[in-house]
Amino acid sequence: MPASAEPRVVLSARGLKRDFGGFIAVNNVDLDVHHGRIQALIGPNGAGKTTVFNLLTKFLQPSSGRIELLGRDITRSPPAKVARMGLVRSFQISAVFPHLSVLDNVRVALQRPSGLGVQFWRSLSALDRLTPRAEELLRSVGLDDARNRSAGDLSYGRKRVLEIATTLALDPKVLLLDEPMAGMGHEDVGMVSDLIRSVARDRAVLMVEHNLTVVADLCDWITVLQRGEILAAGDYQTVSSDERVKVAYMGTDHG
Ligand SMILES: Nc1ncnc2c1ncn2[C@@H]1O[C@H](COP(=O)(O)OP(=O)(O)OP(=O)(O)O)[C@@H](O)[C@H]1O
Repeated sequence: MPASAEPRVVLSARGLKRDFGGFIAVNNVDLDVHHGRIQALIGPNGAGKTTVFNLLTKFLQPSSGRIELLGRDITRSPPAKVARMGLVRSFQISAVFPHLSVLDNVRVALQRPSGLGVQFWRSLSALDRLTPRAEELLRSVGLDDARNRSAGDLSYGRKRVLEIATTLALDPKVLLLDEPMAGMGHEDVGMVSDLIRSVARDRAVLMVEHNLTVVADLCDWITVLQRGEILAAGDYQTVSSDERVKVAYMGTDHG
């Protein structure tokens, strides 16, 4: 993105609230997610990060508030419609089919945007048409050398890369990543960070991440949640030097 260009807001929430039978898990959350940026949602356990993700992707209905995707009100839209509009959430490794080859995992994912639905038994020629695009996607994420291997045989980090590739098959405008580095060693973190940087060049990325070293290294903008409310927002330097943020994290360390 050129330095002079105003970052474009592609996903925006205002006054987001979710009440679970009297317990307010998310309250008055305003969030702007920008094209070309990597943004993080952080906060102590139970802060409401997953609930915010569920609200944005419409897995949960907000009790109040408004959500816009690409300028359109999606507050009452069903999750499938929101996904078709370009807001895609990456689930953890369970989304990969271990007995299928790496290539077939991507070909199956590619069936979805073409409107075929996930039907494994679609004619082979229909799947074959998707092979060039699948190969291109595998090249772009650095998995082309593993195309014929069973997905289940990949290293943990490369499974994660494959899983992200299957979400890229949907050509998202906004990619929501749920703890992309969970359970990873140092080397894998580097590989997945590189991939996230490259996918964020022409889309927006919002991630929940507990590893603050990763957040510091990767994220342009960080929103800190505590007890369902926004405690602070800004770049890493800004939020990490905020006294309230320090207390929130120390509180969980000692609590
Ligand atoms: N379906 C539900 N019914 C009742 N309470 C819920 C429900 N889902 C979440 N909560 C509560 O809402 C609060 C926020 O939960 P949430 O999972 O969003 O936090 P989180 O920040 O993602 O936490 P973690 O980092 O531990 O995953 C918690 O107190 C949780 O117990």
